[in-house]
Amino acid sequence: MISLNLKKTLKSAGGKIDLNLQLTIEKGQFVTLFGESGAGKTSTLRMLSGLLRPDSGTIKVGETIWFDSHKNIDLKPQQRKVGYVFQDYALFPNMSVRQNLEYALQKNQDRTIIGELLEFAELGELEQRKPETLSGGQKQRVALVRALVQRPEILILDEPLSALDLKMRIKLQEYLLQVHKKYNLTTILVSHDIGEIVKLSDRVYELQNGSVIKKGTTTDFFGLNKTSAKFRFSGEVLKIQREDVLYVISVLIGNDIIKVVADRTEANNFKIGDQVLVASKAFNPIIQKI
Ligand SMILES: Nc1ncnc2c1ncn2[C@@H]1O[C@H](COP(=O)(O)OP(=O)(O)OP(=O)(O)O)[C@@H](O)[C@H]1O
Repeated sequence: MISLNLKKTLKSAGGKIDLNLQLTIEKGQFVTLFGESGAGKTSTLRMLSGLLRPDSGTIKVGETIWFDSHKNIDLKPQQRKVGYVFQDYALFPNMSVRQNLEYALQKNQDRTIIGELLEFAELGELEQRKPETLSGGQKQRVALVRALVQRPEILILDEPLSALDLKMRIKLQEYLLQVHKKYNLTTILVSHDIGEIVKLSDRVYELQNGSVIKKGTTTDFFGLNKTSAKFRFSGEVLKIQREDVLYVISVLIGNDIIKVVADRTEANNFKIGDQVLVASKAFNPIIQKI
């Protein structure tokens, strides 16, 4: 169990945000922090991993206290069992794939983990290559397994796939799920991609202005239990067009645009940019705000 009780005054372009966050995450869960830009998601993860000091509060992981402002406990980042994967890979450009992983080894750590991870991520043939010669997906696989070298208990994924194209994202999502299970991790993801969140995570916490404003199982959070559907996709409303008495709502799903017919009352529920689910039982798609 991870228990976070964090207070921190953050400085945003528009003024101050008082982050005040209580969060409990069960061991072994895959959870997502969701919410608009500037809500405090990355700051929360940086506080958990020891990269940003809370003004006050506590961080407890299992029976160990990682941070307690009253007791003056503040474990260094390297003492916290956290693997961190960033959107921009953060690999060392002058080191080969293998060297990037070896650099993460702790003193006296058994080196066999490097071979195991290279094999797991299918990077064996690329181990002597420098990052600049790799594709985005390959670089992110290196960054992902590098985060596992020190056998973390918690894996933090801060928008890890947002720089990748759709095909690569789908492939990497599979890796993330495999890694989560194989290494018995508690995984915390930041993502804006609803399809990705639904596919990967057990629970979702929505942050706004530094507080949790909504939480639940992924199914409840996105209202997925409200429609029993044969298929269901998530996407973004691109256009709402009136055609005679009906409206046509264009929804971007992956690289496709799907058009859904709605009446005026239904169409009034949506605006451009809304995240929506498009579901169908047979031939009549149902469109629902999320
Ligand atoms: N070290 C810091 N000290 C004070 N304020 C900070 C610090 N780091 C970030 N902030 C501010 O905190 C606010 C929240 O930033 P944060 O990166 O946590 O948001 P986010 O929810 O992850 O957003 P995004 O989705 O855009 O990454 C921002 O306005 C940012 O400028």
